[in-house]
Amino acid sequence: MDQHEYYMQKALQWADSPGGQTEPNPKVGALLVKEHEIIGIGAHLKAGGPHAEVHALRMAGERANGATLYVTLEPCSHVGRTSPCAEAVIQAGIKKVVIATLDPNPLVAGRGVKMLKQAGIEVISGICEQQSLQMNEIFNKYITTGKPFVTVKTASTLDGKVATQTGSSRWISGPRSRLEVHRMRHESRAILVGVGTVLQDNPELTTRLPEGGRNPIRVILDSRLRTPLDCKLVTDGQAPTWIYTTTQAPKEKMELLQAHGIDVFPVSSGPSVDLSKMLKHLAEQGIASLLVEGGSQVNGSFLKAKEIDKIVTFIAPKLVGGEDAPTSFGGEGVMEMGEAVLLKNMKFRQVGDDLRIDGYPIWE
Ligand SMILES: Nc1c(/N=C/[C@@H](O)[C@H](O)[C@H](O)COP(=O)(O)O)[nH]c(=O)[nH]c1=O
Ligand SMILES: [Zn+2]
Repeated sequence: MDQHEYYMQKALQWADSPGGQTEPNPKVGALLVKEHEIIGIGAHLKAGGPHAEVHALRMAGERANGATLYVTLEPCSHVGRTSPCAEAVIQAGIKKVVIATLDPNPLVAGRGVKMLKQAGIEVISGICEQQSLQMNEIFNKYITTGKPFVTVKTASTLDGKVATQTGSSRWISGPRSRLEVHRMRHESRAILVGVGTVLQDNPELTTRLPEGGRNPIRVILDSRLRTPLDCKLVTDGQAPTWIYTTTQAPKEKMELLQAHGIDVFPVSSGPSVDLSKMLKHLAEQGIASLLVEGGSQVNGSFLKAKEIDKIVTFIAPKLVGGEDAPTSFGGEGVMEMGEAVLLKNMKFRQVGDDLRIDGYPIWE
């Protein structure tokens, strides 16, 4: 590993530490180095807050003059909610900037680099680029498509069932897996279930980690507003609950739910909710990541709509059988095996007694 990679790895570690806090902004880390000494370090913590470079420059103060900046994302050149970092880097007298990835936002890509070079600063980019792109897979999807990054999480038995034929599902995966799921919830801005799951499990969809955690916005896909007024998602007040429905849903039920403080969005005429319209609406609310926890029908509809970016599956060493027991992906399904959705970049990891499998559907 050469010197650039050595320091960029540290910048990447800092970038990743705030987890999902920065959404809908990307995770960014910055490191200032002078005569082989780290004199400033920074991470972007929250949308609207100072950018990583600003934190590092503040820490270095006067010593920043003549230093090298390692930053995981091209310094911004546009005046967003904070002033442009490229200008701050130039003012501070930085002599060299090492970048992992250029800004994926087509409106500003390369502008920051141009400003730095015009000010006589040496710029090197592409260092640990793949690792930085992977770290910001959520932001990159959000900023380039105007839709959230969708992760479908399923927990199934070895024979692929998410419940027994009577609907019993507690629990399939073990405590270690369920802990990982709560960590995924902590890092997601929104979590979605179908009304079938609400009726079956009466879920809370809150983040219950030993150390506590941030509750995602809870989204229910419910085309005809069958969500019960006395379910936890409507009555527990633990986090906002949004229901996406159709214009055919009964108006009086919509008013009753709104009277309970529930936001109801009729985004399409129906019979089912148009997922693409729902996702665009979520992104317009600043939601960059959506964790879909099913159930089977909803997962099947996301598969059919090709609106899944990542699958995270926990497979438990259990068998339940039963041809009526629901599987992870219900819905219409494909007719021929040749139409199967292929997955790439597979990762396998044992979690307690379960096997966790991550993969990315190939749509193009
Ligand atoms: N049955 C299981 C799951 N079940 C997932 C959903 O069907 C549940 O309704 C939802 O996670 C419940 O949310 P809660 O009320 O906040 O706990 N998910 C898992 O990872 N393992 C399982 O064994
Ligand atoms: Zn910036």
